[in-house]
Amino acid sequence: MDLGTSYQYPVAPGPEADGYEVPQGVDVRGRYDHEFAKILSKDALQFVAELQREFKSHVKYAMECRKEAKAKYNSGALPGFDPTTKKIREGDWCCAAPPPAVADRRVEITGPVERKMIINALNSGAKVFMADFEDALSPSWENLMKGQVNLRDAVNGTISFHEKARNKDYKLNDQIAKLFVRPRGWHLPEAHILIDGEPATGCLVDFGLYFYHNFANFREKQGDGFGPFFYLPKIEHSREAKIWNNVFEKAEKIAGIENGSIRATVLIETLPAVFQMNEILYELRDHSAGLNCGRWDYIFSYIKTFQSHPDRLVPDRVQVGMSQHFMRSYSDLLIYTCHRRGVHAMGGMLFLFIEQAAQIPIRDNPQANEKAMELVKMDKLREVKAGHDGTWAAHPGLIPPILEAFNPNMGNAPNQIWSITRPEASSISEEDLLQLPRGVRTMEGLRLNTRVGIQYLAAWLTGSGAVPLYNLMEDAATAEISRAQNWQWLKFRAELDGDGLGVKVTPELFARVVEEEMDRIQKEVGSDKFKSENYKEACTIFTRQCTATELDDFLTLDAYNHIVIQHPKPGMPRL
Ligand SMILES: CC(=O)SCCNC(=O)CCNC(=O)[C@H](O)C(C)(C)COP(=O)(O)OP(=O)(O)OC[C@H]1O[C@@H](n2cnc3c(N)ncnc32)[C@H](O)[C@@H]1OP(=O)(O)O
Ligand SMILES: O=CC(=O)O
Ligand SMILES: [Mg+2]
Repeated sequence: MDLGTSYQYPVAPGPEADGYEVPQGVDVRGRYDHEFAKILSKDALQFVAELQREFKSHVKYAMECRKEAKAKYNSGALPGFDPTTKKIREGDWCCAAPPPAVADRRVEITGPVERKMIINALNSGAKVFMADFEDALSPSWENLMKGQVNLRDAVNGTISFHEKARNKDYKLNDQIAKLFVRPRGWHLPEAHILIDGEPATGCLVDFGLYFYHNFANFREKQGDGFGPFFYLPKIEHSREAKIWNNVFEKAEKIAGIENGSIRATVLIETLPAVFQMNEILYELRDHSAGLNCGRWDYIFSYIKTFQSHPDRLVPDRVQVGMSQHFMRSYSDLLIYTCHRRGVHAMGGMLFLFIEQAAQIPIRDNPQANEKAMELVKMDKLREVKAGHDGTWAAHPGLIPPILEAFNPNMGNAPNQIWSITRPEASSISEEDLLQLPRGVRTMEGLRLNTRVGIQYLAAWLTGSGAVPLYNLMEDAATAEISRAQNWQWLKFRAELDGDGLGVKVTPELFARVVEEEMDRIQKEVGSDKFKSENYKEACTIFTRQCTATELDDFLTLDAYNHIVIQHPKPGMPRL
């Protein structure tokens, strides 16, 4: 996987700024800011460099293994349970008990590491706030570094914010949610920090800086002696969980805290990982905080894994809901597996019975809002009755309907780990987990993928990693579904069978759709915004990705090259 070493990043114009004080072998190319410099202290960078040096080759190997698996799937193989780890799946073992501070996780709010959002999320009444460097964040230098500053202040309890436009002050309540942090996936480089001449691994930067500055405060103020807590995204195999376990052990050792202090919930959001849930928990057994259904990336991963299988074309995005057999099997098996191993089985972002939607409240239409909230409640009732111990909300307005579903069904217990075991789910098979979702493909599906994909990417290039579009929440995972689906339909000239006209998705049809949807976007957002923001650049990137001969592994890998701006070191020649 290209870690960004071959790409010539743009260099910022203007005078050279002050430099960061760096340890040997480390070079910081991001803009200098005195607030960032407190995060990028020499010692913190040394800690990140130690992680990078120890784990770099393991990460490279894991990425090579992903390539090998992809080649196998592309030549017709199907993912499945690994016969060599049967003993782990069948063995009688448990993970360490959940830390008391996060025994109750019935509702978790998620959001990017923006200052106001962090305060609102921590005050929201949710049990947990997952602060996101992944799907919901555009990983620009500014966003990442401000995110670290914000998290440090949040853990300190000193975070505040003044919104000038509304002359409104924000500060923390007495009661706040417990903080989990989601670093980027293994695939993303951090091109502003070079270690021994190579871009650092993005997630080791996110984890390393956050851990270094916050572990002590977190354990005292949030974790009752445990922590910090993490969410781990986009894992494809237990070997990747093993790297995280080793990273945690090393961090704990350097910090001088007990083994097992750090806890992490792994998102099961790739198709290969659903066959590795026991193995992943086993690798992390002293550090586990359970598993979560990352449903959006999971759908993306289904399309990606079967990118070369013409018999596995997925229907319109809106039809791939929880009523699909493969989705229900995945969530049921996750509950069974987690509870058997004594850890939380977390539900996912809102996901409706009839159609899929990362629903957010609809402000200007009370009737539509009421209907959406009813659907949210139905979806959450399904989750709690199935045995999930908690679920995700993308917006504070969704917390009340979620609690209405979860509270009466959880009794007085903080979770359902020991009360709902789902033994019948043990028979869920490879066929159940791989079953093709039912439904049809339509021109509207192709149009929506295109319209949403371009608008999301434009927002991402402008610095927003999560946006409301057509009353739904869109983030990197939902955008991935749109572009991977367009790519697959184009590759196999898929028939839009739902329209009954025999129309096939050809490059000519797609080019026309792109043009018409760009016109529509311009009308919807207005000419000024359309011209001043990144719609044209987004359209170029999105179109290239949908029509490329080979499917790009991640939408954000290529797009990342467009948001990197390196600053030269003082006294050094510009690259
Ligand atoms: C597939 C996955 O990975 S899901 C997880 C990753 N995705 C996410 O986390 C998305 C999180 N959600 C969001 O980012 C936002 O809700 C958006 C972008 C979708 C919509 O945000 P907005 O347009 O600001 O929504 P809206 O205007 O309704 O917000 C109303 C208030 O709620 C706050 N709010 C909205 N969403 C959140 C959130 N997730 N966390 C905390 N506060 C929030 C806003 O800050 C605003 O506060 P204010 O009244 O003090 O100004
Ligand atoms: O990260 C969550 C997902 O659904 O993707
Ligand atoms: Mg995801």
